[in-house]
Amino acid sequence: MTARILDGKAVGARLRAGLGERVAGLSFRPGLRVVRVGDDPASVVYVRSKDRAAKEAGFDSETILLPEDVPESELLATVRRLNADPAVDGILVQLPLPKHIDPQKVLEAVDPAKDVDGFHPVNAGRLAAGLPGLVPCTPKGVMHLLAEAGVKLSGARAVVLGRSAIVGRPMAALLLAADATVTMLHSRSRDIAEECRRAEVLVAAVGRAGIVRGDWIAPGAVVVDVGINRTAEGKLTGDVEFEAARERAGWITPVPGGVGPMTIACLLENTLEAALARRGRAELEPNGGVAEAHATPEQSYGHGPGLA
Ligand SMILES: NC(=O)C1=CN([C@@H]2O[C@H](COP(=O)(O)OP(=O)(O)OC[C@H]3O[C@@H](n4cnc5c(N)ncnc54)[C@H](OP(=O)(O)O)[C@@H]3O)[C@@H](O)[C@H]2O)C=CC1
Ligand SMILES: Nc1nc(=O)c2c([nH]1)NC[C@@H]1CN(c3ccc(C(=O)N[C@@H](CCC(=O)O)C(=O)O)cc3)C=[N+]21
Repeated sequence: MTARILDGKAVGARLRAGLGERVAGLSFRPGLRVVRVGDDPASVVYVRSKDRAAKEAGFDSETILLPEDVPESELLATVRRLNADPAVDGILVQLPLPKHIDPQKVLEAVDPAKDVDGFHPVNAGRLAAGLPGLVPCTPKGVMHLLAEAGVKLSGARAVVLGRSAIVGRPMAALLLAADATVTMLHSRSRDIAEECRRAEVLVAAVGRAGIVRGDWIAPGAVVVDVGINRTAEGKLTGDVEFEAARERAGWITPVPGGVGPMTIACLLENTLEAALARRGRAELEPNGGVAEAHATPEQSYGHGPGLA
């Protein structure tokens, strides 16, 4: 069996187009502010993509650039100014931050109602408790991809490799909210290969090229590769041995063109949700509102789960 490709570039573009239509129908432009400190090359690329996507969809987007040596107090003052600005609906402070700045302090300074990254402990706690809130963009994007493929998560064995606060933990919480049976694996886990072989849905978020071997994939499994690693030749590659895994999986995301573009689309989705919620026009939903598979036969991925 050769896996079908879960095309995050296409799904993300469709999601952004739909958001653009919704924004065009509003009497205001949802405001997004991305704060970038210093010139980390990857951050320069990502922040530019976010700004371009936001503007294309009709958002009021601005990037705030601060020098690498900006004092922590000044970054915190910038965040507070954005918290107080009524034109601002979403605030994102790009990570990583320089070593002299405590990232946790900065993330906790963001107004939870404008925390479109979903990284504030209030939003993380809400997600863990199954309450409405803003949900981190990357795992939310993964849920959209699983829905797109028509994957039935209820009762499914899902394995999440990685337990970071920005990917692995919220990913596991979203899968649990969708009634999957969730196993979390991390650097202290034993028998990782065997655990992965039991997965009907496998999400890899480690940051080590090819750590997930092709023979760890159960026949027909849905494989989502969050990892972004740069090879010696400068190419992007995921955490999964793609070619070998594709021979066994039912569905698989490529890198690039898989989860990455969904992260950006979900940032815009969160900004629209925050804008509507702040104005009392809509309620935030638990789990970002994407816990249910919503694929229909008309959609490009057809129907039915990718499970064998
Ligand atoms: N596509 C996208 O939009 C995004 C992609 N990424 C990418 O996803 C990857 C993960 O990011 P992030 O979660 O921030 O990374 P972190 O480094 O914060 O977390 C990595 C996780 O992997 C675990 N781990 C490390 N080594 C092993 C191992 N040998 N076996 C099992 N688990 C291991 C760690 O375990 P422990 O906790 O025990 O240390 C940790 O939980 C990176 O490649 C990153 O670039 C990240 C964000 C967005
Ligand atoms: N506060 C904060 N929020 C984040 O969401 C955040 C962050 N900091 N720091 C860095 C990580 C990483 N991240 C990505 C976004 C888009 C792609 C993406 O679009 N990737 C393209 C390729 C891009 C390229 O060619 O380099 C793809 O996978 O197809 C990847 C990774 C968001 N992050």
